[in-house]
Amino acid sequence: MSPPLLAVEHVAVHIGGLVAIADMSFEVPAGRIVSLIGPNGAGKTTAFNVITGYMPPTKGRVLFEGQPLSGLPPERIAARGVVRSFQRTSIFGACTVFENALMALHLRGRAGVFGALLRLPSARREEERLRAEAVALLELVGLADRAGTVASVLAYGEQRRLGIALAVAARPRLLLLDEPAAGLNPSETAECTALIRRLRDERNITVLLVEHDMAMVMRISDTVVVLNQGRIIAAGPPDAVRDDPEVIRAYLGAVPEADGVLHAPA
Ligand SMILES: Nc1ncnc2c1ncn2[C@@H]1O[C@H](COP(=O)(O)OP(=O)(O)OP(=O)(O)O)[C@@H](O)[C@H]1O
Repeated sequence: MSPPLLAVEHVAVHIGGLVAIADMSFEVPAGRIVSLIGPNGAGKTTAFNVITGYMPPTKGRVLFEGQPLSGLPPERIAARGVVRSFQRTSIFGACTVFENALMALHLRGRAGVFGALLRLPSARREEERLRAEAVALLELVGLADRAGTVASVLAYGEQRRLGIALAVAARPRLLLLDEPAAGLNPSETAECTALIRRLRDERNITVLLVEHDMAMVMRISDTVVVLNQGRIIAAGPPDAVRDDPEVIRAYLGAVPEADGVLHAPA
């Protein structure tokens, strides 16, 4: 049997005297959407930092396709296909949407700056290929009609989708999304949800999500992993997790709203 795409094995993170993660183990199988949820301070961002190499675990290890990632710097981890999209997007506001996509693809491209400067035929062919890929990328995230727009004037939801496009340009096998729905209105959240499904279904990208919007999490996830005070207290399909008494206790103060979904306290 092949190993899961990502396996987090008994990871602990101590920062000074503080235990950010006490003991965390979970798996992300290929082709799934897995959400990591939990109250504020539960350790979700720390988990992302460890998986992507921004923070060393005090104990435990992270395996990608059965190979340990621990000790590798973030860029080597990204090169293996574990790519993170930050909550605050790293788009270039002064450039157009198309230029943003093209730049992100160039960062991954092979022709190199010298080839482009010398206008070698191979570099020109590569440039044409990347331009076509940029168009496809913008179609994927629903921004093809905004290609000529300067990124800084995009609506907030559009900027978030451009941020995801830039992460997708790095050809992730596993994409980690940090609160993609934060600050989005309901229709933007619906677009974002549809986009994440398309990433999986059309690009074969496995997704690990940290998200506070529980309605979105319950709708989109194959598996929900619940962290509380640095420990996993539940993991499973959304319905099972939602009804788990310990999860309900962790979210105490949360009110089930009209949609019947548990909402995390603000
Ligand atoms: N660099 C750091 N220095 C000190 N403490 C930290 C650091 N990073 C995280 N922590 C602490 O570790 C714990 C877990 O934090 P983390 O940011 O991972 O939680 P979170 O679940 O992402 O919370 P939120 O939902 O509010 O983003 C918290 O108590 C936090 O204060």
